[in-house]
Amino acid sequence: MGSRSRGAEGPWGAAGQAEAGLGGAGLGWAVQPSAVPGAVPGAVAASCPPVRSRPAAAVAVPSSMAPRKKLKGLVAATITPMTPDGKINLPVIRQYVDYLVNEQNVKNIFVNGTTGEGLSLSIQERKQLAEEWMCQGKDKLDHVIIHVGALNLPECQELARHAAAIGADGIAVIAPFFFKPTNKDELIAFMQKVASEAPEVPFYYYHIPPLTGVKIRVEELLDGIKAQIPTFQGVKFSDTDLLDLAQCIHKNETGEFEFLYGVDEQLLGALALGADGAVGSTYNYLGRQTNLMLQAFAKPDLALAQQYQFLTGEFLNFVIKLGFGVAQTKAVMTSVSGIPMGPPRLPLVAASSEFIIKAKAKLDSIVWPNGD
Ligand SMILES: CC(=O)N[C@H](C=O)[C@@H](O)[C@H](O)[C@H](O)CO
Ligand SMILES: CC(=O)C(=O)O
Repeated sequence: MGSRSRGAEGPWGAAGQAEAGLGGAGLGWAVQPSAVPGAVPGAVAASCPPVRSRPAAAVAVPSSMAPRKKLKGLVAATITPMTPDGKINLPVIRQYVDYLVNEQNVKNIFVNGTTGEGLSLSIQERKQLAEEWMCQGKDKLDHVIIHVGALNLPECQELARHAAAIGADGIAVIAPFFFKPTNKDELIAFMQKVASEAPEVPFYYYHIPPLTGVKIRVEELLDGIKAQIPTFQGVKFSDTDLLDLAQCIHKNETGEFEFLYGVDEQLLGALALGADGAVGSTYNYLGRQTNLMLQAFAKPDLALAQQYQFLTGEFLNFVIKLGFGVAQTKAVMTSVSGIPMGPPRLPLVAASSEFIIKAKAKLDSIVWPNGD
């Protein structure tokens, strides 16, 4: 996973783990979390031993200065698997990683975001999930970005420290959306306080105005941001405003930042403007075809790339009309991958069986170019 401290066995003592507040820390995998103080009651046990990584102090060269593999291509916004009674279902994650890598050719993930119901999870659950994804992704995934956004600063900071301690390749933050930042300075000040808790970890702003209601334009935000947030690495841009995206890319002449687009149904438009890659829910189950779209675009075979975008769009257009959100994404992923994603957590409610049948039939009816 890049050149970061990831996976390196270091002098990680129990004290260090306690400091970082590791969610499942020190559980080992034979111990049931229910037997451990502070564990999530009833959560299904992690199937992975705890991740260890070097403490920041042992890293000789700050990663922001060390050569780093640029994040490009597709990033799956992971779903949080849950048991039928609504607990996080950690053992499924091993199979989920293999499925993304082997069946979808997707080697980057974005954990605990919108699709992962990150804001509907407890801090403890978010840590346990982050640890499990890191551990299961070790030597299989290229980049693991952990979303650490929350409504209050201390929780964001705690999650940022935790993500750093387990060796995450990046962290991301949404704008707080109860009390909202009203201008770029307030938003940067908030993000700076989070990013500085993980001074070795690349930082991404997660721009998703349809959900946060925070509409501060990203091209404005970029001005001078690196001076205040030295780890600033880029933006997960989940908005349809392609003028704003284009101006961001225009300003990024040196290519120091990454712009990852988050509206899957119009990714080709963002690629044409120079987006580096994409983070999205559909790359969980349409990653293979979307990768073929990226390949066609790079060739360039625009007509072929358009065919892929038209077809993924045909599916999304169909399900959006039926009512499409994270609950439906969970159901589609279960049906396509065969991996049980379980129900969503309230206030989201499970997709209807009618939806599942119709969505599956639509997906099965699509004839991909070249018999793909
Ligand atoms: C609001 C939302 O969840 N957006 C996702 C990521 O940002 C996308 O991946 C969408 O799920 C996808 O574009 C389908 O509309
Ligand atoms: C879609 C996306 O990027 C997220 O789930 O956060």
